[in-house]
Amino acid sequence: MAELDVVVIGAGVSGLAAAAKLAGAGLAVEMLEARTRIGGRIHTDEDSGLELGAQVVHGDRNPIGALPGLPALVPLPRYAAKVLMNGAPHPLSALRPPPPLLEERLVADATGRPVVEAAGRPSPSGCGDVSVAQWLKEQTVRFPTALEPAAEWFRQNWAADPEALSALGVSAARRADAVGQGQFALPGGLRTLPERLADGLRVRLGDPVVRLTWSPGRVRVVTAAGHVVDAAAAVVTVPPPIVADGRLTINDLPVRKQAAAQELRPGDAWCALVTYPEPAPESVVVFDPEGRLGFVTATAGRHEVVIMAKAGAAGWARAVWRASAPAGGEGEVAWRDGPLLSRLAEAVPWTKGRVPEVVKVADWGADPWAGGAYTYPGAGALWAPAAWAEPMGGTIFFAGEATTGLAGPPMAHMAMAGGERAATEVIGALR
Ligand SMILES: Cc1cc2nc3c(=O)[nH]c(=O)nc-3n(C[C@H](O)[C@H](O)[C@H](O)COP(=O)(O)OP(=O)(O)OC[C@H]3O[C@@H](n4cnc5c(N)ncnc54)[C@H](O)[C@@H]3O)c2cc1C
Repeated sequence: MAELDVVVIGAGVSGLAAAAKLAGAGLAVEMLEARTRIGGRIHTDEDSGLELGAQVVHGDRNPIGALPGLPALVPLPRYAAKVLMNGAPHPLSALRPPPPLLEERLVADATGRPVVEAAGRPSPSGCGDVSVAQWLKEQTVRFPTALEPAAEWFRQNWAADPEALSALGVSAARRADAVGQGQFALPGGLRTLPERLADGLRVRLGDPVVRLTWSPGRVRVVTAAGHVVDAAAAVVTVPPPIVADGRLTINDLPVRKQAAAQELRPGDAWCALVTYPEPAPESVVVFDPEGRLGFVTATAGRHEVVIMAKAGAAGWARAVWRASAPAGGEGEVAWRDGPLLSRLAEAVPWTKGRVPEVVKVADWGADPWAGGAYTYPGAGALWAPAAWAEPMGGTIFFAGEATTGLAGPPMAHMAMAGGERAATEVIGALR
């Protein structure tokens, strides 16, 4: 008989939530993590306490706020919402109709459509699973100049091109989310969340799992360093591209699951924390509608400016960064000039002519253990999250934010919910 009950692969919040629940039910659990830290796509910068991955806790009813042992959530300050136009920031309302209003309209518009039916199988024509690009085209017939900024808004919020994004999926995920209003920070940074979940758990760090073999009731997991773990069940929480690309092999993976793993590729994201000697004079979020910087955030009194570029903007920022960074590329280097800094100076004019002290970059699109930011609802692929989540033979269980589907947006609280769901399935199977 296997010594261990469950091996959990991946120590992001989904794996940690699963392991915490399994251990709480009295099962013997071991976690295996490729990185040398826990938290996965939650990555708080040690020096500044700012976030290089997940940025905020969304909503005053977010279950993260109710977790025992965590400090109380702190509301973020009010940020002025601006858009970068003609080389300077303007109020976001200068875009007509404002993109947030279009997103609200999309959420309301898809309400009457047969979401559940469409989600369960590839949708027949006329059921509403059009791309966001198609939906936007219909909406902006009378305001053609609104189309491109609105498309870029969706790119930045969903880390996906509107052509690939399902209108039905966006609408259903937004409507299913019951987290309430507002944006919040965790004192000590979001890393406090994985740290709290990991309390008392056994996690082996810095050693990726490369092979999982199984037969009903038995699993064997082998890591890159040759560490072998036997257990009665496994919970796989790694992002699906890790499996789709063969970096973690699983025997007898059904064709439908292989296809789901191919579909569930997170969108691109590139993040930079740029630290100036001077503090920001105001709290502002600037949207770049031309596909370069994504969102730029500065907080009054803080020295760091955060660039969060997704989809095509991530590609632009990455290319410019790689061309201008010294050999070795990433980490702490000063920028003296170049297109990134000049675009930044247009978005937040107080930085013009100033030299950053430190720049830190998190390139999620190039991250080998994430493969991107988060999984978006794909047009024509709404079946994939449920297929990826299906257990195999009462022995292998799947979690991670890619299993969220239409139950909510691809965020940390949904990743945790997926982990808890998988843990419940394991407990049911092992009893
Ligand atoms: C730029 C960005 C901004 C975001 N903004 C927000 C936000 O504001 N609010 C919010 O709630 N969410 C946000 N998110 C989403 C949120 O971070 C994720 O939904 C959540 O962290 C996913 O958790 P997870 O455990 O499913 O996946 P991950 O955190 O990716 O965990 C999976 C783990 O598996 C590990 N792993 C991979 N391969 C192997 C292997 N072969 N062997 C062992 N381990 C392996 C990885 O290293 C990782 O630690 C953002 C994400 C990004 C990238």
